[in-house]
Amino acid sequence: MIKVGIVGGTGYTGVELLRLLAQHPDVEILTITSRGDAGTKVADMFPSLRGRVDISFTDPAKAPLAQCDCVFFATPNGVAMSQAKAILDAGARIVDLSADFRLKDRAVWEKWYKVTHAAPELIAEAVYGLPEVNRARIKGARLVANPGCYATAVQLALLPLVESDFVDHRSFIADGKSGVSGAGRKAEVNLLFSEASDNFKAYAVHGHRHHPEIVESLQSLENASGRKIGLTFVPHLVPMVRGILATVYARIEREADFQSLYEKRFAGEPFVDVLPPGSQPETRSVRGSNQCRIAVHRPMDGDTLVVLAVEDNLVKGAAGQAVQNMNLMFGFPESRGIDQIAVVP
Ligand SMILES: NC(=O)C1=CN([C@@H]2O[C@H](COP(=O)(O)OP(=O)(O)OC[C@H]3O[C@@H](n4cnc5c(N)ncnc54)[C@H](OP(=O)(O)O)[C@@H]3O)[C@@H](O)[C@H]2O)C=CC1
Ligand SMILES: CC(=O)N[C@@H](CCC(=O)OP(=O)(O)O)C(=O)O
Repeated sequence: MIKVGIVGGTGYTGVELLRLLAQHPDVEILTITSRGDAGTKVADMFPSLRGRVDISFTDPAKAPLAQCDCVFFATPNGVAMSQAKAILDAGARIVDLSADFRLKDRAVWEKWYKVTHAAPELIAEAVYGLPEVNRARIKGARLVANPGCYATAVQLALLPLVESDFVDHRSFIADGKSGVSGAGRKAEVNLLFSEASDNFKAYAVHGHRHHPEIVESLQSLENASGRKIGLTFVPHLVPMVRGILATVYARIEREADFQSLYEKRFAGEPFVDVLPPGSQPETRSVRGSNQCRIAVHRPMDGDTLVVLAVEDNLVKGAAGQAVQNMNLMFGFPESRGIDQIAVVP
């Protein structure tokens, strides 16, 4: 049994971590923080957890994080990097759901996140928490940088192509479509029901911070072909609560059996499901589950390969992947506590 703490327990990824960790047989939730709601019982704020989580929110400054074996940061960018060193020095390990430690290139990170990095000495040590790429390194890590939600779906869709030589690596296109929970629980005008529902739009077309994350991570793959990666990434907001559909386009240079390329690459992966040829993956097929489902299409006209990937942004795109990483770090079976079936309809 390990003791865990969650910093940022009142947000969407925080409550999703609670849902998963409360069902995990090897975890005791020792502490969960809120600045504004310290003292409130967790189950009073989230009745879904009544009878399953019996603790109250604690002010982050008073939370016994140093007594935890694992601390999850489900906080906005900029919080984890200022607290990580003290927690690591106390002997706890960290899974950071924010972007603080995702990029190795500090200058690129500072350009995108517009602040000076508060813990540059920890950047090299942090392991990018995409188990399908970094499983062995995650097992030994003290500090895991959990990937972004779009970044997870797009990278899983691209991995077999980047690791081989059949398509042009300079002209990838990825369209990301996300539910509104991807933006978190904060109050913002564009997230109001009357703004986000019955509506569909692209955003951050000029540049989104997951672009450098995807490119840096794919570029650094040990078994990548070494070719430089070019990617156009455009995110969209769709009027649903959970889910991401990433549609990825690649220009074919040499014909191959792409279906079997994907099936072989992800054989044995507990959370990547390569669907049969011709499938159209739906976000509802992964809602509430840690699965990423992928379909590979070779349209008959032209030389473009189309890969579709769906995930739940709060599960494989955030909290589920964070628990998957915790399982690896602490030697638990990788699927423990995160093998729920998707909720349909
Ligand atoms: N939503 C998603 O689909 C995904 C989110 N992420 C990332 O995960 C992180 C959390 O996202 P999400 O749950 O959506 O965000 P929310 O906005 O829903 O929640 C943020 C949480 O952080 C707490 N918080 C805010 N500022 C501080 C602070 N200075 N110190 C301590 N706690 C603080 C808030 O609690 P309180 O105000 O009560 O203290 C709240 O519980 C973000 O970095 C996000 O980018 C990553 C992948 C997907
Ligand atoms: C719909 C929506 O707004 N989604 C978020 C992505 C969520 C995420 O993964 O953000 P981090 O990289 O900050 O962790 C966005 O585009 O900002």
